[in-house]
Amino acid sequence: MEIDSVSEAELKENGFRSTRRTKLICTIGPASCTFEQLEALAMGGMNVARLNMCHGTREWHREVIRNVRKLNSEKGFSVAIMMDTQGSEIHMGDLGGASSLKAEINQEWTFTVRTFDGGVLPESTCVVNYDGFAEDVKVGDELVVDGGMVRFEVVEKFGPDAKCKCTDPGRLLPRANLTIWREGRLVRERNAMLPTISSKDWIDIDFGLAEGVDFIAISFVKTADVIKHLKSYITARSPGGSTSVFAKIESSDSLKHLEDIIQVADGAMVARGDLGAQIPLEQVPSVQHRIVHLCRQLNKPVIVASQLLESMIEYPTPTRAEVADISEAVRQRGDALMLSGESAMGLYPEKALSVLRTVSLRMERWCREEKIHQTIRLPELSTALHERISEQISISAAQMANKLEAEAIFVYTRQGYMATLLSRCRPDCPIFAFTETKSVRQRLNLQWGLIPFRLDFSDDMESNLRRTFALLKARGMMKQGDLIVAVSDISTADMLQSIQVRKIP
Ligand SMILES: Nc1ncnc2c1ncn2[C@@H]1O[C@H](COP(=O)(O)OP(=O)(O)O)[C@@H](O)[C@H]1O
Ligand SMILES: C=C(OP(=O)(O)O)C(=O)O
Ligand SMILES: [K+]
Ligand SMILES: [Mg+2]
Repeated sequence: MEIDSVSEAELKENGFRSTRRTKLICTIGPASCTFEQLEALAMGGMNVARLNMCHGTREWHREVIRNVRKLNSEKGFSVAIMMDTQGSEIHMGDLGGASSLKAEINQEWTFTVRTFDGGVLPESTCVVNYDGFAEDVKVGDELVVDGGMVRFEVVEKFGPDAKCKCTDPGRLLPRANLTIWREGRLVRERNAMLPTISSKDWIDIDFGLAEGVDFIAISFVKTADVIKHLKSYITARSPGGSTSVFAKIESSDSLKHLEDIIQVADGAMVARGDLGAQIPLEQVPSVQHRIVHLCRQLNKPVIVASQLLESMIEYPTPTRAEVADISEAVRQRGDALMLSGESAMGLYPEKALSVLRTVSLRMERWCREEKIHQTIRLPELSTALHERISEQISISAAQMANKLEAEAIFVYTRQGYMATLLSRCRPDCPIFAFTETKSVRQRLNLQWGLIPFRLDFSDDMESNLRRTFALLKARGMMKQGDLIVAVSDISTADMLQSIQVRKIP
């Protein structure tokens, strides 16, 4: 039986009830890419490592993937890997090698589609990645960098250049996202024509599939079609492969097709960074709530991402507002929280992760103690009998476990579907998900409340149960008399699926 040392230690130390249910994702960058740094993050509770293909070379990313795999095989972790595509929305180029540049109020800057020999840029110049820029932009337009971190007004067009005046000063970061606003509205005509998956993205996707990444997150999804297309591409490309596709909700277009997109994707990400640049900032919290809620109803895992601990890129303690923001995402019962710059290039990756962990734990406990969770309506997902039985068994198991105050729910599942259904019910106790393959175990590691184990099954449920009880007892993770609810979707000749209440012998 395989379980990671951190989950095992947490279970032994704090008892089942207080294990963390909310999962944690870290973006890996220069501040977190060595084996030792990755190990420290895994020890700190990282469930998923995210690779942002906007940055770094494929060789760099390959090395990180190798390190994570090594960590898993040598130290028993099940850290999953998520690859995040660049997408083709407008963004700035590298800043001629500078890690950031300061734009001062009223300073004149040039935004251009020119390329420069050797990548050396004249002073106060930004390259834009999109050839139509010089045609599309108009005098009087506002250029918003990184969702409002810096703003410029276009004062003059001159060939391939747009001369701009800085109206909101701030730091420009390499490859920062750029949006054009005209008379208070986002200019989206051209963006709507840009492909969601660019040529570079396809090559990155091939790379991700070859490396066997667990999740591919698609940036700036606009409609469900692109997700469908990618999913059939993955099936054709790696038959039997198990890479899941997450739709990043960050384009204003995606909000018109939210339900269709989430329905066809394997999960979603509330990508608040770019989303906040495409819709008014004050709408982001309600959109977040809507996406988290919808994902739960449709049984898709959901990630809340961006600026959760932005101040910790520079400082060792979070702001009170950041702690409140994390707590709200936990209270909404999203599956996972994600760090971006905090873990990729900040000064305090481990400290930031530790804040996510402690704030999540505290809020989860408070919610259980106060029983504040309103029961949300969970619509039936399937019309097929086998799946309908799974849904009903999961709902009943969660209810029974809550009423009986069981220590844990055990689920024996080959593909992981039954485990996701249990997670969807958000029961009070943790869910031990036993599964046969490493890939399913890693995939389940992103979902709320699941503690995934790898175990070789036999066809006889009774022997699976007895074996798990013995193994868990031997490792000091359970004791005689502990009450558990066990469910299984491993069919045998005379039983489709089962639910049992057991005491550890
Ligand atoms: N693989 C990488 N190599 C270098 N820097 C990276 C890498 N991944 C992330 N970063 C840095 O971390 C910052 C925050 O990451 P993220 O939010 O994922 O990207 P972005 O800011 O482009 O949306 C990036 O702006 C970049 O400076
Ligand atoms: C997660 C996001 O995407 P990226 O970091 O790739 O811009 C975001 O925009 O919030
Ligand atoms: K990205
Ligand atoms: Mg984004």
